[in-house]
Amino acid sequence: MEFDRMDENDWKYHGEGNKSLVVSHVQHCRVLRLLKYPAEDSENPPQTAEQAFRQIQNIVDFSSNVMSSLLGGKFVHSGEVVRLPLEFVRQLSIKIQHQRPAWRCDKVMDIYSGCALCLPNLTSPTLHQQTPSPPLCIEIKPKCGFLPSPKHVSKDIKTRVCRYCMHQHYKVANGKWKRRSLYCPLDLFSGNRQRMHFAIRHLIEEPQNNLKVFKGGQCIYSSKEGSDESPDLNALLHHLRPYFLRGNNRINGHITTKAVLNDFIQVLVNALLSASGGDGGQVTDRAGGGRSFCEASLFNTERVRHGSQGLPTNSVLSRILQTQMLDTLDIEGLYPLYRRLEQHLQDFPKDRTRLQIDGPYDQNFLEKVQKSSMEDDGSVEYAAAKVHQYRIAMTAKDCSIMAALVPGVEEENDDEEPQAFSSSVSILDLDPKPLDSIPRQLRLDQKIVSCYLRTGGALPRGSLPLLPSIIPTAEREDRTLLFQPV
Ligand SMILES: O=P(O)(O)O[C@@H]1[C@@H](OP(=O)(O)O)[C@H](OP(=O)(O)O)[C@H](O)[C@H](OP(=O)(O)O)[C@H]1OP(=O)(O)O
Ligand SMILES: Nc1ncnc2c1ncn2[C@@H]1O[C@H](COP(=O)(O)OP(=O)(O)OP(=O)(O)O)[C@@H](O)[C@H]1O
Repeated sequence: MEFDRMDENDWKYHGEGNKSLVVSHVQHCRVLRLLKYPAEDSENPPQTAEQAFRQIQNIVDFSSNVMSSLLGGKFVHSGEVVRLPLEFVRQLSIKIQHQRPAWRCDKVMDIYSGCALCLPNLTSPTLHQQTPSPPLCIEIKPKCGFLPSPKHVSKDIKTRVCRYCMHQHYKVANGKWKRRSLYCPLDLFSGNRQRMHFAIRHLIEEPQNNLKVFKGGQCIYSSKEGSDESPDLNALLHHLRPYFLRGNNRINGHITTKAVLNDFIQVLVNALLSASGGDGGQVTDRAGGGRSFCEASLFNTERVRHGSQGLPTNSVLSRILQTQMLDTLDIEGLYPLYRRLEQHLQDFPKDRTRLQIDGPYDQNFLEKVQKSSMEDDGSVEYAAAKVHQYRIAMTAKDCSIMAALVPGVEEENDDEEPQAFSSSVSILDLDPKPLDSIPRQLRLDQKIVSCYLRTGGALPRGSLPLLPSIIPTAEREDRTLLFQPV
């Protein structure tokens, strides 16, 4: 691709998060990820072009030298920083503006630096042969999959109800989302197929910013923040149905909605559990006994006791969970170390570079983090290493998984057999979290917990997900059937 000769008509709006906006190439399997700034900074960019270039290079280095070693190179695509003509970026920004969701428009796309991150388009996997239907790509932002250790938390509730489930109450109380999601990350990270199935079913029911479904590179299912409307599950089923027509799903020539959803979820669970590197061994103790079940999850506790536990060692979920668990102290235990570090940096500002607070994210940084001694010797080096570990864990708690499901070619399939899929899994959004996100995390943690304790876990009327009206009455009779694992 020639980055000095770019045409905005070759690119289209693809999606965005809080910090970046993504456009995809109309022909090549590439995306450009551009930085975003608060709208009030639109006249005066908050950093120079060189600083923006450095910021993106830091993202690439952090992803390729730090996160890739922890999560597994197979899952991570770090991309490269590119310089783009400013006129192209300005025209692109004008072209895509009307497609941006209103709730993300408190920030504007960076049109000043001309820098972007170029990545493979993970919603359009490269195919080695023609497939009967386009690949399905499912993006999941799983969030934190374990409970903190009782040693470091001041409120017992944090050891019983997970951060995501408590945060849901806070988000609904503040109007960020209209309905609470019943998804619980601890179910997804359990490795127990029934619990995972249950978790994904709830993601589909109330996707918020935790689930998107793409078909042939187009987003076909997602939530709109603050909207009263539920996403169109009917439309999703319409898209999914042709993928699951084969096999013994049909009852009197008709494939039920329940069967389509069950098959879809089963294929997704298989992709998430598939191990890389040929090691499919089970992790037996994920987070120390009782730290893997959240009391707010609606999954039946009896079934948990009798179900098998553990994720295959090299599966994407296991690698993400292990990295999240570099947060050994919880924000409450970490905060005094952050204060020690902050005080030291105020007294010795030059040590910011020596302690690699803002990078470079090189091999040396990774070694510092991995070699950090377990005992607190009162040093600033110990505090810095713990803060680095915590920030890495924060990245792993905020990343997304993209699972690409590619339907097998017709000849490979017997009509009686279910449709075969091959899958590939990637991890995206592996940016380093800035140091000043730590005090913000502590404040947010306190707000979330006090909101949960104040409301006693109760929610305003109508804030639970609705039973999807698309499910025919006969299929709705026993709602639990819908959640039945296959
Ligand atoms: O703190 P959290 O758990 O709410 O996570 C933030 C996310 O909110 P979520 O709860 O997933 O809706 C938030 O996502 P949304 O903007 O809500 O889609 C961002 O991912 C934010 O990261 P950053 O500041 O953009 O680097 C995330 O902030 P960090 O805490 O990871 O910095
Ligand atoms: N390599 C990629 N291929 C395809 N789609 C991508 C890719 N990278 C990002 N996207 C899409 O763009 C969206 C926004 O990207 P990303 O999550 O990296 O933004 P962000 O602003 O860093 O997010 P956050 O809100 O978590 O800070 C993603 O949710 C995903 O749908």
